[in-house]
Amino acid sequence: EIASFAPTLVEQHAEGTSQEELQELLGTPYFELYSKGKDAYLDEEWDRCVWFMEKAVMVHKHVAEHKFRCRQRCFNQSVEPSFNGHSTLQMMRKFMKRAACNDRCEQDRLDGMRWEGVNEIQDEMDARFPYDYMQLCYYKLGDLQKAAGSAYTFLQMNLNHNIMRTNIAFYRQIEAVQQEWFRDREKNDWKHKFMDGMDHYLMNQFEDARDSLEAALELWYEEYEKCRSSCERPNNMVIKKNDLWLSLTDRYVELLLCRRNCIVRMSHIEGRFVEQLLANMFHYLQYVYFQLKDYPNVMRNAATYLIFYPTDPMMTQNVDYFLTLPWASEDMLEVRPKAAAVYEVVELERKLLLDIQQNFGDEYVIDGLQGNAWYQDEPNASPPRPNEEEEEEEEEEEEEIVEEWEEKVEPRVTRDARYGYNMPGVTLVKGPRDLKGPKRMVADGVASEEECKMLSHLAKGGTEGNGYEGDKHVHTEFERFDGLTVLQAAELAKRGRVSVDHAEMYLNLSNKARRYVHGYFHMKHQLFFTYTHLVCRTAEPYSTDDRTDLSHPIHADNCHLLADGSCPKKLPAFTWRDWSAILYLNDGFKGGEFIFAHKNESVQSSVQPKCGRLVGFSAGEENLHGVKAVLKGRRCALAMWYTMDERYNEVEHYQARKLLQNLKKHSTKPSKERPKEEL
Ligand SMILES: O=C(O)CCC(=O)C(=O)O
Ligand SMILES: [Fe+2]
Repeated sequence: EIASFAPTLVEQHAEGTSQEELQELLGTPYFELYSKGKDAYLDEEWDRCVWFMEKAVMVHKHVAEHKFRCRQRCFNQSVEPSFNGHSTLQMMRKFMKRAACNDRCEQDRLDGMRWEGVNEIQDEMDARFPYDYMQLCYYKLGDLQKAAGSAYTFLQMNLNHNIMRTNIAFYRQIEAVQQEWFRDREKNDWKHKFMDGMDHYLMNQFEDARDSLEAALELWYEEYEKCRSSCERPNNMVIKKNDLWLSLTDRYVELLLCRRNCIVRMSHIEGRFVEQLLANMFHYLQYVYFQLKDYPNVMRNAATYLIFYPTDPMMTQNVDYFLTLPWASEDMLEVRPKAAAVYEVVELERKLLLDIQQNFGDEYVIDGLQGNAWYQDEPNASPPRPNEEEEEEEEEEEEEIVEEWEEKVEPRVTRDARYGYNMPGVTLVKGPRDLKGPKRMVADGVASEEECKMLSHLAKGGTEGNGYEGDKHVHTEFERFDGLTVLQAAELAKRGRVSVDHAEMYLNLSNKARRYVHGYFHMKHQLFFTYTHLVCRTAEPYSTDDRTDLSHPIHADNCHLLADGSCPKKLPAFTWRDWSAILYLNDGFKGGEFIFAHKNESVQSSVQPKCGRLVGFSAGEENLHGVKAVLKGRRCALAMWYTMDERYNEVEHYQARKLLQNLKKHSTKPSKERPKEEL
């Protein structure tokens, strides 16, 4: 029995679990181990916490591996010829044989360990939550090496987890902590090979680069299959459809959604989300083979890259160029079969989901199906190419496309469909095409009605006699402009003027918005807050309906727009701002639309503020914008500016979070809290 585990085992912590221990654990499902680990954590029993968490991770891995092997072994089932010509029967016969085979296989290999628990727990395991707990428990035990390793391992799957980033920063500044301790304990072999490949590639060691990248590719396929197979998991939801085919559809949609996520999960490397990782391998290989003068392979890999991005200007130019060379011919443009197969299946599954969405749109929220599943963006500019001269042409091309947006009704490519991002409860309402510019979006549902109310209330806390002086009429004499930063909010909470929960909601919602913008635009790098401001614009009683001024003049957020239309990226502009987002908190005022505008102030597109609506855009002169006069009432919004440059990371967020944590610690029972969790 696990409950009475031998305390001596605790000393051994994680590594090297013996065969006997494994035997002992047989019969204990990993979700039970995991939940015992959680209990131990809450009881502040740190050694039990790590013991159970380590075992949960181990058993989970063991189970996953064997389930995968069983599914592989049972995949192909032959059906008796007598079923020929009865397609449903034939298919069902196949499924039933497969199910029986699987069942037998799992029973043989896994015995009592096969039960998986609820999906939520499996998701938590997949998202490496046990490492989140272990990080703290190891730290409490004084094992900095394992704490740092756990923190690092967790972060690899939770890139936007700021608290863990802060924890890692904390570990790094401890002198005894060594660089090698930040090790991804779950790093798959394909990642190692890929990193090796990149190293060789950068050092112009092309033979080694080829070997590593080809090996990484094979391992990637293997891991990808495992991920997809793990989606064939039990379902604990009550099946609500009473029609057989609807129930089957329901289950299958769930499977497809899980599988789609595999591409995302297979695109994390060293704490980064790498877009189009699979396709990029072919891009690199194309170049490597060119250097090695292995021309058939140059063509194969170029052709393979192009199935993912058929119109990629860089690669089409490369191919055109190759075709002018004596060794090349069209028939060498063969697509690599495994890649073609992966691509084809993903596309078919996307079509199924699209169809489901059209038929049952209300029941399933499936975002981001318009583009292909590879999250195509501008194809990654990083891999160099054989002929280096086209840099400028490429930029011109990009500009042309933007121009087209503005001028024509029917754009050449539906570039607004390139982005796809899922966040529960959030729906995209306008993309680049509606808003008439590539790096623009509007989404609804980022904050609930209740959250909006609380934040608007919080905004008042900042203004009523709390001494935030300054010019109350920042942009126009007809409106009062007042605001509250995250740290000011936390300080108000400290003084008891607002509740800790409200201040915390401010932080959490701003993080949610940041994550959405980051995800929606599929940024390759981390996005930091650089300034966060909860602001209200209130029409003065003497404001009139025939005002011609703006609430916020047309401007760009990171450059200084001059009268001649130029926009130098110099002081006094906030040149380090890369992206902007505004989360609206209310409607019910008069005027106050957000507008994207031309230099001459003519309106390109506009956004009507309302609770939970988020507008996001890149912060440069490509996105001139402003706010129309608020003629009557009060308009509140959470305005955020983000940067890629860590040096401008808004420290207030960190300070505010810490302050609030301390406040909570002293007001509630600390031991039952998970202090490091964010929304
Ligand atoms: O409140 C808004 O809608 C936009 C505000 C804005 O553009 C800014 O503060 O830079
Ligand atoms: Fe702005």
